[in-house]
Amino acid sequence: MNYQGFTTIPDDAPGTAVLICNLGTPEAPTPKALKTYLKEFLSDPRVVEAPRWLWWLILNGIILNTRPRKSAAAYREVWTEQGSPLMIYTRNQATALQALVNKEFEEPVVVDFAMRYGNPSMSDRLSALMQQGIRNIIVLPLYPQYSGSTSGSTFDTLGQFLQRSRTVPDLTFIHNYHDHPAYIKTMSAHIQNYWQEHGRAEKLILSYHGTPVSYRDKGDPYYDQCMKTSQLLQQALELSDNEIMTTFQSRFGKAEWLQPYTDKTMMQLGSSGIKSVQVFCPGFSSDCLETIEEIDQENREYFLEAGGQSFNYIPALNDTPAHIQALLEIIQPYLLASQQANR
Ligand SMILES: C=CC1=C(C)c2cc3[nH]c(cc4nc(cc5[nH]c(cc1n2)c(C)c5CCC(=O)O)C(CCC(=O)O)=C4C)c(C)c3C=C
Ligand SMILES: [Fe+2]
Ligand SMILES: [Fe+2]
Repeated sequence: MNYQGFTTIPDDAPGTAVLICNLGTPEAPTPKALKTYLKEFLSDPRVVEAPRWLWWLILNGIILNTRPRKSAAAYREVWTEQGSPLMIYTRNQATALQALVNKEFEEPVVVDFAMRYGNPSMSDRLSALMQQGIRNIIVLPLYPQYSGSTSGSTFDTLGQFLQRSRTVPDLTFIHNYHDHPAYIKTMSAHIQNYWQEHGRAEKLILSYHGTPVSYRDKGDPYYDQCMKTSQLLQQALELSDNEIMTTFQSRFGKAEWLQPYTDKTMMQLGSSGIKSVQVFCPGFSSDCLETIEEIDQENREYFLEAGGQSFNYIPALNDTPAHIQALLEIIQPYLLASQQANR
């Protein structure tokens, strides 16, 4: 192994860095860029757990020849002049968190962001931090609920990077924050603000990205953490069981995924006399393809075509000051501990 050395540590180097991480997004909404992105994403054994040889044949023989075109068309629906929403919000979150940390902490702290797939890659950003002589890295995957397919995979990449490093830093990896009071309180206030401006619907649907049921059966805590988040949010919003529902979206492949499915639920609600729904996605720290296109476009259509009359998508927390404040509260104990250790 050729270990990387990071030897130049300036005297005034900040001792601590916070690296926020998200999934990643294609470079452009084109079939070519989607092929590159999906190849990296779907080759991750944490994401698709099928036997490698079989999955290699399916991925390279079928999926990468068909899905990039379809996905590129979907990404074109959400792409803006500044690029992919997921990239824009994650970058803004890092900038805003840096400003807040500068205000709240005396000692310098670097805040940066990285993507698990595509760019800016985790290995590029981690190299940059190590070059600056950072001794303590706090990694916050922006997935409130832990899944091996997301947070676990982020940890793998971190481990792979450090495996190649001659020196390794002090490290904090934030596993999840699904029940953190700051996260719950911020979502509750966000939804209440939305109600004040737009009124309420008959039902609030909390839609989370799905995962295969087999992952849950093998011990992935994701489903339980989603349900706990929903329960805490229901309590904070003082809603009865009739007024709120948890569903799972974004199925991929033929296996059974976590249920109830968001799309089927929208059709059922629309056809069973429910006139208005509002959908919020607590598991998405930023709006992205899966919320803007899949929820606000596709699922809106399912509900309205089935007989529903009013569909509202409540935006994700994104780069709102309240979200940034909540992220600060989540990392605060680790920042304080690392600053004490660096003294
Ligand atoms: C929020 C948590 C997420 C979990 C858990 C998750 C699991 C998971 N995802 C796939 C397959 C796909 N997901 C895709 C997009 C996508 N997924 C998440 C988040 C989670 N995924 C986000 C934020 C996004 C959007 C990224 C963006 O650029 O906006 C896609 C790509 C889009 C498409 O082609 O449909 C796929 C594919 C699996 C298989 C999985 C768990 C096993
Ligand atoms: Fe996904
Ligand atoms: Fe989707």
